[in-house]
Amino acid sequence: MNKRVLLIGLGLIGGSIAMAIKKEHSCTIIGHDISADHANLAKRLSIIDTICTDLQKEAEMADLIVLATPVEETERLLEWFAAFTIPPGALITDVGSTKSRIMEKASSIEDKGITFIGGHPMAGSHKSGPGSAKAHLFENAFYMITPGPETPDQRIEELKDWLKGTHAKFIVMDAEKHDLLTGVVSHFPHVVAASLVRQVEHYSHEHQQVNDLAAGGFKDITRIASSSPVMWKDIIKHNKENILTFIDEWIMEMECVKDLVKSGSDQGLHDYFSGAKQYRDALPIKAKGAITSFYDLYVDIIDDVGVISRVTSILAEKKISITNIRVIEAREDIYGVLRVSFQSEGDRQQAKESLEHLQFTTYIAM
Ligand SMILES: NC(=O)c1ccc[n+]([C@@H]2O[C@H](COP(=O)([O-])OP(=O)(O)OC[C@H]3O[C@@H](n4cnc5c(N)ncnc54)[C@H](O)[C@@H]3O)[C@@H](O)[C@H]2O)c1
Ligand SMILES: O=C(O)C(=O)C[C@]1(C(=O)O)C=C[C@@H](O)C=C1
Repeated sequence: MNKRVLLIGLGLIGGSIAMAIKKEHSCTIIGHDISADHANLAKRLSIIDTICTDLQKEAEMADLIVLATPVEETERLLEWFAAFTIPPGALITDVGSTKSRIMEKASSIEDKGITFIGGHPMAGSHKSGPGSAKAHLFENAFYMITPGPETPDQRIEELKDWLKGTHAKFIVMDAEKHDLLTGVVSHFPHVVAASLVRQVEHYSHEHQQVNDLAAGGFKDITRIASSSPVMWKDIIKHNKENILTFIDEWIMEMECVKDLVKSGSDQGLHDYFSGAKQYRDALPIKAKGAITSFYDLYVDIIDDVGVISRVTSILAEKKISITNIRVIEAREDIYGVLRVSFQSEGDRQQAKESLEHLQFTTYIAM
């Protein structure tokens, strides 16, 4: 008989998980969302098979339940689940960005013989909703799994099997360590990104031009500030103690930077930036969820209709995959520059040769 998957929260992550499950399992996915628009769109996009009409009934019949809501909602749902008669064979998992409070809450349903295994795919986007879901969102990303102290290994393997269509790399970790590590690489940087945007916003009240000048660098460092405020409010509340520590440490770091700036020391400033560059450049680039590829090629483009598609067609003909492409805003009186990113140095070199052969001017900037 077809297995039944109940998916609660049909947004970016829930939708992407459903698509990945569908790739590998013939099952029926029943979707529930508090937003009727999200539920209807998920159905129209065939992310789910049916919209849930009776949550308790579906929960009591499901083989797998995936909670893909903001983390405070996930906690509430777990409390509510404690009242249901979920069969012991069923598996419940979530995708929330924090784990300690969720695992604590889950222990009350585990006492009733229900297996809950925490999950967190370390890939995503600043976009929300089922319209942004993609089956390959988690490919090559790390997928953290936080089992309870009593969870049998065989149940962890079962969860990995359900999720094999994500093509993610699973790592098992305890919830406290999870929250510390994701706190420093994901949650706290989000606070910093939002604070940088707020700082520019304050300046813009007096100097409107600042909005036009906020170009590539600012956009790169603050992209994540465009993510869902509901999701991030919950994450920060859940990881409060770690975030408070990171804020204190950051203030100390800023005090050191302040001293360096005051001193005007060439050596000191150079070493500070060089240390950061060396560490960042050495981070793994192959895995999604870490730092994306650095293999950028800059291509001069005249402001001519169709020039971007010409560049991409040349690369497609040579079967060179592009990981990112972006026009770098140029002044009106000069040529624009296209930044094309590749997965490897080999791809970049091949692209350079192919484009130069057809009279494009290219640069590699370190
Ligand atoms: N966005 C990312 O980059 C990312 C990456 C990994 C994990 N996560 C985690 O995944 C979860 C979902 O995030 P998302 O990016 O998919 O957000 P999203 O806003 O795209 O989707 C969340 C969905 O949950 C629904 N929802 C909210 N409360 C609900 C409730 N009580 N019952 C049913 N549905 C409810 C919303 O209507 C929405 O459709 C969050 O816990 C987040 O921390 C997000
Ligand atoms: O790429 C992004 O937009 C993200 O913010 C993804 C990101 C991250 O910080 O890397 C955000 C939160 C999730 O829990 C996991 C991944």
